[in-house]
Formats: sequence, structure tokens, C-alpha cells
Amino acid sequence: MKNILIIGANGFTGRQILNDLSNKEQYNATGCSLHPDILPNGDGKYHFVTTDIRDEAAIKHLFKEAQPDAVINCSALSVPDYCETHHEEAYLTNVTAVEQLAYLCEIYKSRFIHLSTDFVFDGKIDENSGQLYTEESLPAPVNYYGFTKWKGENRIAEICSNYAIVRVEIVYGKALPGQHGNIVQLVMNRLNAGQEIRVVSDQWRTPTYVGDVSDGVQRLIENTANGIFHICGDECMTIAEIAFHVADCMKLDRSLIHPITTKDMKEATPRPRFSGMSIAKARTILGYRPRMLKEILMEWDN
Ligand SMILES: NC(=O)C1=CN([C@@H]2O[C@H](COP(=O)(O)OP(=O)(O)OC[C@H]3O[C@@H](n4cnc5c(N)ncnc54)[C@H](OP(=O)(O)O)[C@@H]3O)[C@@H](O)[C@H]2O)C=CC1
Ligand SMILES: Cc1cn([C@H]2C[C@H](O)[C@@H](COP(=O)(O)OP(=O)(O)O[C@H]3O[C@@H](C)C(=O)[C@@H](O)[C@H]3O)O2)c(=O)[nH]c1=O
Repeated sequence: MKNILIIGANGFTGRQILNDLSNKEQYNATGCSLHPDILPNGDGKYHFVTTDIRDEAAIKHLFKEAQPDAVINCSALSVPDYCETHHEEAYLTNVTAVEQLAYLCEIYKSRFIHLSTDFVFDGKIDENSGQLYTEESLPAPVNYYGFTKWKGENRIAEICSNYAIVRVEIVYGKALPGQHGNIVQLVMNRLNAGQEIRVVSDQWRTPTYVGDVSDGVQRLIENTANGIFHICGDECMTIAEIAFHVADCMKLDRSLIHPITTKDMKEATPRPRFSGMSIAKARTILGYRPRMLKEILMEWDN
């Protein structure tokens, strides 16, 4: 049985991974998060600890207790607008604490699986070129969040002898109360309530189903390959196209959706224009096969 430590286990992705792993006999799952268990009356299949990863002594104690064979880091300051105005705090969580986790993984001979983002890229690929970002593409982040995530990636590659960096993007699925939502849920909620929504039609992404992230991570626990893996969807589309898929699959009123440009959206933080990522490497090495957005939406009970 493998001991798996999932950090950021109250978060949207971390909780999915904690739930999935704790239902498998081959894993002994420990969830860790900054705040107490978001679902304290769960089925008792996992152990949960409240720990701040910025606290060096606490994190050393956690490793000693958990003796992890693999550590999955889903914790982060993951709101780009917040990171843009809180540089020091963002750096501490997304870089300094990640470095500390990486050192401890080396000491405990744990495989380090760390979640990162498409926001490491500048998004300057021409959307008509048919190109997608690969693991070989050069990062050049356009916001501070992306910068810290890239720094974290680099430090792990320098420190760890057994690691995988998992870049995901626009992770969607059903969030629990208390977790942040996602664009698919936001569109669904607005349209269900008969409210209008403005969505950008000039930001291209490869949206990722949260269950597929969990699947990709599980494949990486069992694989020994080091390096970066793009674990996202296989369909590149604009945010406006995502919104129209939601309306059509859920039979909601698509006239409430208003496509606008990024310029008109007046976002507080710059975002890459095009950040579709290729999953060719994950397909070949891991046998990763993500699901289609429409397929997930058709099964979604809203
Ligand atoms: N969601 C998305 O669309 C995307 C996410 N990513 C990356 O994927 C990963 C997971 O994202 P997502 O699921 O959205 O994350 P969330 O923001 O939902 O969850 C992050 C979790 O990290 C925990 N956390 C934050 N600071 C600390 C700390 N100091 N010590 C311990 N735990 C801490 C929080 O715990 P608590 O709730 O207990 O306070 C929170 O639950 C992140 O690395 C993010 O950068 C990348 C691209 C897209
Ligand atoms: C709220 C909102 C967002 N959008 C767009 C902006 C953006 O392109 C997209 C998603 O917006 P969000 O604010 O949910 O997420 P955003 O901060 O853009 O995105 C991400 O989260 C971080 C953690 C990442 O690492 C990224 O990979 C990405 O998935 O939807 C609209 O068009 N209309 C809206 O009303």
C-alpha cells in the first residue's frame, strides 16, 4: 500500500484527488489543507491534517507522520487577481513553500507531483496556426501568478530526483460549497437564473475536467517519468465557445451570453490570449485520455 499525501485537499482539485484515491485499496491517503476538513463528516476513508505549508516545522512534522511515497501538491494561491496585488504572499506559497516541499520529498524519497498552470505561457501563439503549447515550449508569464508558478516548477526540477509537474487549465466540474467555482458552473448558474453573462471571445483554452486531472495524477503516481506533463482537455476553444456549449447541452437560453473582447472586459490582471496545451506527451507516456466537454455537460445534472 502506498502512502499518499495530498496537499490543498480542501481545494477544488485537491478534494477530487483525495476522494478518488481514498476509495482505492492500494492507497493510504492523507489530506492536508490550511483550514479544517471541508467535509468533516466524510466516510472516514482518509486521514486529514490542518497544516500551513509556509510553516517549516509543521511541514517537517507532517512528513514524519505521513511517511509519503508520493506527495501531490494542489495547494496554491491560485487567484491571479489576488497574486497580482499580493506579491510577497504569493511568492511564499507558490515558490518558497514549494521549495521546502521539494527538499522534504528528496529526504523522504517521495515522488513529488505538483500542479501548475497554462499561465506560465505568454499566449502569443496565433490561434489560426493549429499549434498548441507543448512541454518543450518556453514559458514567459504575463502575470505574477504565472511567474510564481513557473518559479515553483523550476525549483522542483532543480531539487527533485523523482517528480512530475502537472500543468492544468480552466479546471471545471461540480465544486463543493466553500470552494471557488469555475466558468462552466458560473455560466450554468447565471443562465439558470435568467441572468446575462459577458464572456471573452478572444481567450483560447483547453478546458480540463477535474476528474481527468485526478486520472492523470493517478497515472503519474504509478509512472516513474520525471518532467512536465500537460494534463488538460483535448479541445481548444474560446471561453465564449465554452459558454455556448453549456447553454446548448443544458438547453438554456444562449441569447443571455454576450461575447466580448478582453479589452472590453477590462480584466484587472493580464491573461494569456491563447494558452491551449497539447496532451500528446501524456497520451503517449501515460495513456491519458480526457473526456470531451459536451460529454461531461450531457451527464451533468443541473
Ligand atoms: N482551478 C483551475 O482552473 C486551475 C488550477 N491550477 C493549479 O492547480 C492547483 C489546484 O487549483 P485549485 O484546485 O483551483 O485550487 P484551490 O484554490 O481550489 O485550492 C487551493 C487549496 O490550497 C490550500 N492552501 C492555500 N494556501 C495554503 C497553505 N499555506 N498551506 C496549506 N494549504 C494551503 C487552500 O486550503 P484551504 O481551503 O484549507 O484554505 C485551498 O483549498 C493549483 O496549483 C493551481 O495553481 C492551474 C490551472 C487552472
Ligand atoms: C468570471 C468571468 C470569467 N471570464 C473568463 C476569463 C477567463 O478567461 C476565464 C476563466 O476565468 P476565471 O476567473 O475563472 O479564471 P482565470 O483566472 O482566468 O483562470 C485560471 O485559473 C487559474 C488558477 C489558472 O491557473 C488558469 O489556468 C485558469 O484556468 O473566463 C469571462 O469571460 N466572463 C466572466 O464573467
